[in-house]
Amino acid sequence: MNQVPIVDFSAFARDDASPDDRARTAHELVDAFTNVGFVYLCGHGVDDDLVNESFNWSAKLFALPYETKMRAPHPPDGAYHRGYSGVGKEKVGQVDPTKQKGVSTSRKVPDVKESFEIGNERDTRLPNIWLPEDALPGFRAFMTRFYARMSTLSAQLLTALAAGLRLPDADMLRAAHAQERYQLRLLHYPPVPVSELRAGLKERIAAHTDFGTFTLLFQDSVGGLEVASPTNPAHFLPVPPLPGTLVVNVGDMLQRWTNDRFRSTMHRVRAPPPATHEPALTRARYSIPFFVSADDGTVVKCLPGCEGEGGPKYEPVDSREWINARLRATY
Ligand SMILES: O=C(O)CCC(=O)C(=O)O
Ligand SMILES: [Fe+2]
Repeated sequence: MNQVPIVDFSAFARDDASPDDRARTAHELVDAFTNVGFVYLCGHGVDDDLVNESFNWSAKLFALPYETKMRAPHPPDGAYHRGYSGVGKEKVGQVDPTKQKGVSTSRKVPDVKESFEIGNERDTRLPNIWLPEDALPGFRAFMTRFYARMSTLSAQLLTALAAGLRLPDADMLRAAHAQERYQLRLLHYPPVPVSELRAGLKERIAAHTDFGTFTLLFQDSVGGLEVASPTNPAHFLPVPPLPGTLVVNVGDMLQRWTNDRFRSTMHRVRAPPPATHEPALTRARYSIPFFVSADDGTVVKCLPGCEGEGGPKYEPVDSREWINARLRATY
């Protein structure tokens, strides 16, 4: 059974919703983040056409010859997360940056994926790395527009979360994300033998948590995304694509902010669910995560009202330092 709840977000995506509708939606979100750490959002207000168009651009980008894609190469420093990374370049895994373990063993099984990373066009600290315009005319303009649309939705979600958590300052979370230094990521998992994915000889993306505040994810119709079960973390539940929805999941920073009230849940991408006439090769998978994280210099510490009985469990942490340490471990 699918246990990732569906929340209708239209009360925050529209201007004319009643306070009661907003309160109910905020409460449902907080419930989902508390119990599962994952939620499907419908009524999110991002146009289907815009989403389809973004997948079309992604397909066009990855269909370009490797040499062309390498005209926007991701820099060797994992924390400069911009541009194109070819298959096998990045290995996502669960590495705690404060402990030097895990990398060497998990790197033995390659992640079969390629990616293109896009930041905020206004971010002068980590400028975007684009292909020359003539290599894919219109790509940059579209992605900049899509980034802005996702930023707007992210702000609405931050407002909803502040309401659901009953924070004394309703704007506090939004204010910590004023610079919108987010990360738009196009992902392509090329076809691989199903048997190799099932045998664990290859992976699409290994089990990990996301690093930031939360992640918005669009996935195509292929399937394979799985989330650790809330009741038995060794067991993973499928998160199949549901038309018209996007998936939102809690990241490490929001888990720390909420003092573990919200769960930054492990997730991974495996082979699509078994089919009766199973092909030898999986279909290619495309997905588009949008990683929302706090402004540089934000000190993430227990939010008012989240202290619980035992008080804050975590030392305050600078959000950028945490994310950079985790990004460097993946490269
Ligand atoms: O491809 C997906 O659906 C998941 C991607 C993901 O978890 C990530 O990039 O952090
Ligand atoms: Fe992820």
